[in-house]
Amino acid sequence: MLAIFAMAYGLERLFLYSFLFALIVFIIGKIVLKPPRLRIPRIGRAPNGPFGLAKARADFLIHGRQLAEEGYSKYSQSMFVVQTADMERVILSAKYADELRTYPTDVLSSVDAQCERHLASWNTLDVVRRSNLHVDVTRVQLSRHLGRMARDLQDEVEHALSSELGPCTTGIEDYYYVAAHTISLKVVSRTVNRALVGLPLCRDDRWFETSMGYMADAFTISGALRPRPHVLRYFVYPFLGARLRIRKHLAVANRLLAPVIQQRVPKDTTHNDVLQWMIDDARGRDRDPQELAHKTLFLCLASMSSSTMGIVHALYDLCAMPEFIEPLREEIRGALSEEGGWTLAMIQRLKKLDSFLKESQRINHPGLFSFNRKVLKPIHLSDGTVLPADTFISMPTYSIARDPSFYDSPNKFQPFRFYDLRQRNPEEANRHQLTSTGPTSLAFGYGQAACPGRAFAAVEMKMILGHLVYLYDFKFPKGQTERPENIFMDERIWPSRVQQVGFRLRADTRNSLGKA
Ligand code: HEM
Repeated sequence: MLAIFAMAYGLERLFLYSFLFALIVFIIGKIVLKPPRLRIPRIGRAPNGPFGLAKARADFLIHGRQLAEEGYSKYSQSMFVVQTADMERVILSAKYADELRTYPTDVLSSVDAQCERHLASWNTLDVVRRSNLHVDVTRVQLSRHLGRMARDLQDEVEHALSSELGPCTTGIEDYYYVAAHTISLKVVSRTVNRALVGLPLCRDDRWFETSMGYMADAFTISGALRPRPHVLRYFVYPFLGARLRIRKHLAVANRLLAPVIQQRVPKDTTHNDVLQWMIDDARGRDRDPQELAHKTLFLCLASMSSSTMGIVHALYDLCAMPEFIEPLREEIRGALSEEGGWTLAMIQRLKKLDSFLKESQRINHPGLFSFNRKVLKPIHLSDGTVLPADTFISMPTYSIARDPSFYDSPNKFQPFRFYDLRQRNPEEANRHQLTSTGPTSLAFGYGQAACPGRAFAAVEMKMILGHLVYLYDFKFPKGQTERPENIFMDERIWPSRVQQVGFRLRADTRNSLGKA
């Protein structure tokens, strides 16, 4: 104000002094008031010196697993800092999980961490910043309506299996071999889309291609830009084909969804899907069909790839340990005869299948870290450590899941580990379900921002794997007994995408397919 006043009256000297004074205050402020650097041990290369950041990022990209394991073996009771392929992260012991889960989002933000990790402003995923509608609807409405939705999911799973595994026949050796990942992605995507947008759109090939394409191109953009220094991203981005494709996916989604949204009336109970509940609950900008289409595409991305990985891992585990197929089939047969069909109550009876999926997820974690958060205001931990604003934190999920102090014989696959725990301690049964989260069970995250879709994911995955177990025989190609190694890159862990699995319709149940 003083400077403006001085200019207006031609008092150049006063302006100059005010400017210099402001500059000095700014510089002193930057130096003196600079937040203290966290003094905690580092694992791996420090991002210092010429090209130091690029080298440290490249190191983590290739050796992320080793670095995470080294850090955990030394500091499982405290914390360490590591330069990941995106940002520098403070990796915290599980002992901090309970105190951290209580911080509000203006202190500890999952959305900020998510957007910065996935470079959301480059690939349009920053739609999640504009409102919480998609999260609220997923957490509340989708979970609440699972009972009504079970019938639709069964119908879609059976439709998807008969289209994708159509060439399957019954017979002694006529297995139909396909890449398990490809088939699982298609079946999961169809099932998820039924829950998100309902019939008939979920079976429209244009919607199907768009939802899959949006997911692939969003990840392509963040994958291509993440390793580059910030300035270089501006030069690389215009040359990415995925940049144009993602705009096209948004336009197609909008073209397909806009008439559906306009036709639907709020609170129309004939539609049992996420789109309808978003229409019902939308306020302000969320009422715009374009915004709803964008949020629906985001939900496709959030739900499809992680559920697919869960199914693929479980299939590989069953092919490698076929002795566990029959106990699961037995459980399904029993639940079907008790409940008379694939209802929610029937799915809830599948406790062995639930345990199998949880154990498969424990051994084949979706990533090295989870509970990724950005600290927005300084946090004083109970042991006196202060996490300054702008720190990125994570929990070492992969290592926690293999820690012998949390799991007996942690490297041994025990399919009914969680089933046994549920039977032994009925009062603690809720802690050992697929959907349960806790400081030592972080695959779905933890706290307020834990995966809002996990209740749906559990039903959807049990519906799909349950149908595969009940209706099909499946196995690895002749001679293969071991499951393929998982692929570790950066902090991500994937199942093989090329592994072939042979499927054959079972003679005694084949008539139930498509006759729901
Ligand atoms: C096996 C399947 C799945 C896994 C392993 C998984 C895992 C996760 C994890 C780890 C997070 C971050 C949680 C945190 O930081 O505490 C998350 C967030 C999220 N998940 Fe899932 N998820 C799965 C399926 C789904 C499904 C089926 C949906 C939707 C129907 C969904 C929707 C979301 C959304 C919207 C978020 C963001 C939440 C927010 O920003 O607050 N997920 N998920």
